[in-house]
Amino acid sequence: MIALHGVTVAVPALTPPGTKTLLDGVSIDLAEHRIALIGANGSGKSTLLRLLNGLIVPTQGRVDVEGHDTRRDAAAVRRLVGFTFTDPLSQLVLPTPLDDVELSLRSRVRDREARQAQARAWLARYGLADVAERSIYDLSGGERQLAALVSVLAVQPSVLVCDEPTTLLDLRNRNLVAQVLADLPHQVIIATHDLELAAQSERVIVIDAGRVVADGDPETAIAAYRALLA
Ligand SMILES: Nc1ncnc2c1ncn2[C@@H]1O[C@H](COP(=O)(O)OP(=O)(O)OP(=O)(O)O)[C@@H](O)[C@H]1O
Repeated sequence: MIALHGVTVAVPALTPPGTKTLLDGVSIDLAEHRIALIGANGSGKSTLLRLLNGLIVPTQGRVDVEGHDTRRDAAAVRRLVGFTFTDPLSQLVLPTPLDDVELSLRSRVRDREARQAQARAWLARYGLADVAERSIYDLSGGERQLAALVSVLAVQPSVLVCDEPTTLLDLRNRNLVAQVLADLPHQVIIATHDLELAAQSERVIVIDAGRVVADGDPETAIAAYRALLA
């Protein structure tokens, strides 16, 4: 389980009081299998997600991932929590999906041939066998999003954190990625503006100005969010 204990994230600011608070004293346990964070632009969703795999650490408070403090035990946390960015091109750093998935497998599979075979198998499992060796720039948005997801899944994390996984996709690719996420055995925590996607979660958390302002079943939390924006 992931637990945030009194987490504040503040950054330096040029204007008084000299700091900007991005998250403000957030304490929550994230235990459910499917959790969505929703909230207006700039409310703090991505900041909260980045805390979960130690990409950033709290200014105050603590984040524990299965008992590992993200500040003290970053390597263990990164193995447990996979992270995908909104734009898969910030994540796919090598020329082809095959290269990227192989890179993910490098520490786990020493033999190059075995590694390549496993990378192909991972890509095939998500319908990407035919594009394994295509330039990532020649993939569709959906294929790119899936390739980025597969390169994270190949590390075999127990939790998958996705920052706006469907935002850049057309409806068909959005549905494809939503279905892949729904079928994963992992705990999946997403931030999204896609309220239909959020509604498929067990729990929806509404963030506003760095605080949790609603938290519960999708119907109630989404209604609270609509009221907030009205
Ligand atoms: N490193 C940083 N330095 C200064 N300000 C930052 C930093 N990171 C985020 N912010 C600011 O913190 C606020 C919250 O950002 P965050 O990306 O967490 O919001 P969000 O809810 O994910 O927004 P969106 O829906 O637009 O993606 C924004 O005002 C953003 O500009």
